[in-house]
Amino acid sequence: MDYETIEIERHGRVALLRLNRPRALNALNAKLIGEIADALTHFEADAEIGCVVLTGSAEAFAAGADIKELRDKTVAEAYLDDFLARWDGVARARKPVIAAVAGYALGGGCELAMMCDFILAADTAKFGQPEIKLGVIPGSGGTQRLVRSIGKSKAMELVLTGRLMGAEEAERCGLVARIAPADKLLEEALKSAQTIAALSLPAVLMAKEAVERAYETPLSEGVRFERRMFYSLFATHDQKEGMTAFIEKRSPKFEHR
Ligand SMILES: CCCCCCCCCCCCC[C@H](O)CC(=O)SCCNC(=O)CCNC(=O)[C@H](O)C(C)(C)COP(=O)(O)OP(=O)(O)OC[C@H]1O[C@@H](n2cnc3c(N)ncnc32)[C@H](O)[C@@H]1OP(=O)(O)O
Repeated sequence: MDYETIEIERHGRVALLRLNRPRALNALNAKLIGEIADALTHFEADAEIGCVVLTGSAEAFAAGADIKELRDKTVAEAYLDDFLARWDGVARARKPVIAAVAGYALGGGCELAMMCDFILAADTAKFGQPEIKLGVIPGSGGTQRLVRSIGKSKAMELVLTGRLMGAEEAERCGLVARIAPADKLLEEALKSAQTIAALSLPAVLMAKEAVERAYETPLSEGVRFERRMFYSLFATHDQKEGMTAFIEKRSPKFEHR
């Protein structure tokens, strides 16, 4: 896979995808988004990959959609092309995607991070949805995912003022799972990803699907969904191996299928 705006590294069962448009602070233009989408499609189909880490540079995870590319679009072009509908791919990934955010994650950059399954932030991370300062609003889930992650008041303040939020505040309000020193961010993200990738893939995918279902489902239905997934895992080799290994006081050897 030859790419111009992203770099790929493989670390065992983990794929590291690094956004690489440093001179534009990883502004998300159509080429960069297309390459992210293509790489994710490959990882989804690759049985040797159990988890993906998405990261940027020390300065920016992504400073938003590429404003220079957006500026001259017309409403007809945007509506007929519906480009944003195609850019939701990270949110549709079945395998876990961890966002490792240092520096700016703004606008579409923050939305991209929120499409991932969880965010690990460097102490240098700055999050925000500053679209209002450009005369627009978030267009890739920012108003929807932010409220569900951090609650209405703080989400509304961030969206209406366009102010940025540092890593500490982001962790305190629940946008970020954990903070790491900037020079340890990637190490921490890869460690989490390797832990996940060593587990039973059916259980991991079902766990992700069940957690995501909480966004879309009333509690009683969500609990029923989770219960059906729980019962179904008793048909897998990995459930027998996992519970047997515990009883025999040894590490499980999951087959990942
Ligand atoms: C399956 C595929 C999945 C992919 C999912 C994709 C997710 C969705 C992507 C589309 C989202 C569309 C909807 C979205 O809600 C809309 C937006 O994101 S609008 C943009 C929002 N972002 C901003 O408003 C931030 C803009 N940038 C800044 O405010 C500042 O640059 C900064 C980040 C505060 C840093 O300031 P400085 O340190 O002073 O640096 P500079 O400003 O000089 O920037 C350096 C250099 O980078 C260029 N640049 C920075 N940000 C952008 C940008 N967003 N677009 C284009 N270019 C940008 C800047 O112009 C400088 O370059 P130069 O002009 O010097 O060549």
